[in-house]
Amino acid sequence: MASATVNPDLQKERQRATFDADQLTYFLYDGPANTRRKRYLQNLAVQETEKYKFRPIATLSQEQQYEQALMRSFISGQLEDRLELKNAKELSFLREAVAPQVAVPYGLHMSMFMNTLETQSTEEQKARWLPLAKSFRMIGTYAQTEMGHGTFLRGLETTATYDAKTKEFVVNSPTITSIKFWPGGLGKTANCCIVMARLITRGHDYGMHPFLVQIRDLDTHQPLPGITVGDIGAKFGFNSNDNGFLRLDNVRIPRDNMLMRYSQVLEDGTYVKPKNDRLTYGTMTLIRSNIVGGAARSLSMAVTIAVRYSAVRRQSEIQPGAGEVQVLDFQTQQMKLLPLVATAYALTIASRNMAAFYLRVRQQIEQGTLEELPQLHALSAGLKALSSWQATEGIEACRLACGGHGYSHASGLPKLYGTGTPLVTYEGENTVMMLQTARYLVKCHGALQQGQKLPSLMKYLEQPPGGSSGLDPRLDLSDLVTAYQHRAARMVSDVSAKLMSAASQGQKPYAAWNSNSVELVEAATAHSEAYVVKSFVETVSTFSGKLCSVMETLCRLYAVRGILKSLGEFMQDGYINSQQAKMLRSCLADLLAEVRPNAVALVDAFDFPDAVLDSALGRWDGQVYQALYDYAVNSKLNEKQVLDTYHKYQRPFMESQWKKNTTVAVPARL
Ligand SMILES: CCCCCCCCCCCCCCCCCCCCCC(=O)SCCNC(=O)CCNC(=O)[C@H](O)C(C)(C)COP(=O)(O)OP(=O)(O)OC[C@H]1O[C@@H](n2cnc3c(N)ncnc32)[C@H](O)[C@@H]1OP(=O)(O)O
Ligand SMILES: Cc1cc2nc3c(=O)[nH]c(=O)nc-3n(C[C@H](O)[C@H](O)[C@H](O)COP(=O)(O)OP(=O)(O)OC[C@H]3O[C@@H](n4cnc5c(N)ncnc54)[C@H](O)[C@@H]3O)c2cc1C
Repeated sequence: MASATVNPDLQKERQRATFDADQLTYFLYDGPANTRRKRYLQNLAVQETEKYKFRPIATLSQEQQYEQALMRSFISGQLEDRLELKNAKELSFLREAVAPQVAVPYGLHMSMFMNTLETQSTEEQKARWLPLAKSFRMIGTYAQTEMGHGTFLRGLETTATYDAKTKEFVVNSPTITSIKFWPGGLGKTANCCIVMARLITRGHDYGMHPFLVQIRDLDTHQPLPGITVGDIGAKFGFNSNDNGFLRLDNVRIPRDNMLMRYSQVLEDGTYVKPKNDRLTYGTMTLIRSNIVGGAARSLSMAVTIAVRYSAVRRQSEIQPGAGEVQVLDFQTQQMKLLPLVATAYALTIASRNMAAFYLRVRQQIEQGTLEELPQLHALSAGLKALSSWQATEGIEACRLACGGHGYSHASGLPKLYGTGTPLVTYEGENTVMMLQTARYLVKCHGALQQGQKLPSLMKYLEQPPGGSSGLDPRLDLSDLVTAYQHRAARMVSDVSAKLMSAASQGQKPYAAWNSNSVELVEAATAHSEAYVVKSFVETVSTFSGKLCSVMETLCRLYAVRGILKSLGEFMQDGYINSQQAKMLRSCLADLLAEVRPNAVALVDAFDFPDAVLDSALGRWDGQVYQALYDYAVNSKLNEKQVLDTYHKYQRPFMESQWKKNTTVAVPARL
C-alpha cells in the first residue's frame, strides 16, 4: 500500500494514533499469518485485475456492466485455479479484490443455489447434482419471488402438481403475477434454478417446496420448451447482475427433481411431512446471517473513505485567521463519522457472533435437533434488518459528509450505496423481518409469564421491570449493556401488555397485532441493538493494553450515541433520568474528542486495498485531488475537444437564438 508521497495530514494522523492499527487488523483477520495471506491474495488479485484497465462501472451501460462482471468472475476463476484455493474466507478475499462491490452474475449460484442443494437435497440428489454445480455445468439461481409476492410466501402462485402416471411434476406459472421476478443471474446466466413452488399432490396443496428446474440447454444455452426467461431491465444499482423473470408453461420435471431431504412425495403421490416445515426456509436464514457481515463490510469501506478524506480535506477556519482546518476537526463532522466507525466495528463483531451461532444451530439441525431454530430465526431476521438499515443510512451519511465530491462516482460512495441498499429489501424486507423477531419476543414474554425458562439469548427479559440505571460519567460498560437490555425488556413487556389488553377487550389477535406493529418493530429493533451492544462489550473486554482502551472508548461511543438517538425509549419509565441524559450528552462530546486522534488508524485497520475501496477520496496516500482530476480528465466526454453534438444540436440551437436578435454586435474575442 506504500506510496511515494503520502499527504502530510494523513501521515500526521497515522503518527498520532495511540495504538498499533496492525493489532486491530490481526483481530479482524484472525491473526498475523492470516492477515499476511489475505494481503497476499488481495495484492495478487489487484495486480491481475489492473491489467484489464476496466472502466469505472458507473460509466458503463447495463450491458457493459454485465459483461465486465462476467470478465471479473473469469479472472477470479483463473486465479482460484492457479492458487488452488478452497478455503471460503480466502476465496471471499480474492473475489472482493477482483470484483469490489460488483454484484457478479454467479453470486446466487455460489450462495443460495449451492446452499439449497447442499442442505435440502437427499444424499442421492447431492451425489447427482453437486459435482455438476461445483464444476459450473449447472449454473443455478434461487427463484422464489414472484411479480405479485416476495414477502408473503404462502401467497406464491407457481404450482408443481404431481402426475403419478408419469411420475413427474408439472411446474406452472398460471398468472402474470406468478411470474418469477428478481432472481439474481436468472436473466441471462443461469441454466437451471431452484424454483420455489406450491406442491400439489393428490389434489392437496402442501405449500412452498423447492424443485430443481432446468431452464436452458446445457450446451447451446437456449431456453427449453415451455420456458420464457429474460432480464428485468435497468435498476437503481446492481446492474452488473442480470436479475431475471421466468415464466413456466406446464414444464414437466422428474419426481426426484423435488429436493426431498425434509419432505417427500412418494411414487404414488403420497406426501411425507418434514419434521418442521420451516426447514424449507433454511437458505434464507443462512443468507440473512451472512448479510450482517456484508453490511458491516460495506459500512467499513464507506467510513474508511469518508474519514480519510475528512483528514485530508481542509476547509474553513475554526480560529479566525489561523488557517483552514481539516474538516475532521469540526465537532459536527466528528459526530457524523465517528459513531459510524463505531457502528462498523459493532456490526463486524455482531456478525462474527451471528455466524458462530448459525454454525452451531446448523450442526444441531444436521443431527435432527431443532430446539434452537426459532431463536436462530429471530436473531438472524433482527440482525439482518438492523445491520442493513444502519449500513445503508451510514453509507449515505458518509457520502453527504464528503460534500460535493461525495456526489461524484469518483468517491466510490454511490456504488457502495447502490449495492448496499437492496440489503434492506432482499432476503426478507426489513420491517417484515423485525416483525418476525417481535413475534418471537412476544412469545418469549408469554412463556415467561407462565413461569417457563427462556433460552440463553432471551434470559435478559427475566429482569424485573422498573428500577433505575446506575450510569455515571465513568460509563461502565456493563451499565450500558444493562441499559439496552432494560429498554428492550420494557418495550417487549409494554407491547405484549397492549396485545393482551386488546385481546381482553375482544379485539382479534391479527387486528391487535397490526395496530401495534409500529411498537413491535421498535421493540425488535431495541432487542437487536441490545444484542449488538452486548457482543461489542464482551469482545472488547478480551482485548488488552492500548488497543483495549481505544476499543472500549469506541464501544462507549456506539452505546451512548444509540441511547441519545432513542432517548425517549430509555427515559420513558424513568430508568434513565434527566440528569443522566444531560451527563450522557457531555460524555458524547468527550468521547468524540477521545476517538478523534485515532480515527484514521481505526479505519486503516480495516486494511482495504485502494482497489477495493475504488475511491479517489479514500486513497491510502490521501492524494485525492490528483485522483479526482485524473478521473475527470478520463471522462468519456473529454475524448474529443469539440463533440459531434456541438454541430448537430448545440450550434443549430444557438443559431436559432441568434436569429431572434440579429442586431447584437459579436466580437471576435470576448
Ligand atoms: C452481494 C454481492 C455484492 C456485494 C454487496 C455488498 C453486501 C454484500 C452482502 C453479502 C452477503 C452474502 C450474500 C451473497 C449474495 C446473496 C444475494 C442475495 C440476493 C437476494 C435473494 C433473495 O432475496 S431470495 C428471496 C428472499 N425472500 C424472503 O426472504 C421472503 C421473506 N418472507 C418470509 O421469509 C416469510 O414469508 C415470513 C415473512 C417469515 C412469513 O412466513 P410464514 O407466513 O410461513 O410464517 P408465519 O409468520 O406465519 O410464521 C410461522 C412460523 O414460522 C417461523 N419461521 C418463519 N421463518 C422462519 C425461518 N426462516 N426459520 C425458522 N422459522 C421460521 C415463525 O417464527 C413462526 O413460528 P411460530 O409459529 O412458532 O411463531
Ligand atoms: C437486488 C435484488 C435482488 C433480489 N434477488 C432475489 C433472488 O435472487 N431470488 C428471489 O427469489 N428474490 C430476489 N429478490 C426479491 C426480494 O427477495 C423481494 O423483493 C423481497 O423479499 C421483498 O418482497 P417484495 O418485493 O414483495 O416487497 P413487499 O412485500 O411487496 O413490500 C412492500 C412494502 O410492504 C410492506 N409489507 C409487506 N408485507 C408486510 C407485512 N406482513 N407487515 C408489514 N409490512 C409489510 C414492506 O415492509 C414494504 O414496505 C431480490 C430483490 C432485489 C431488490
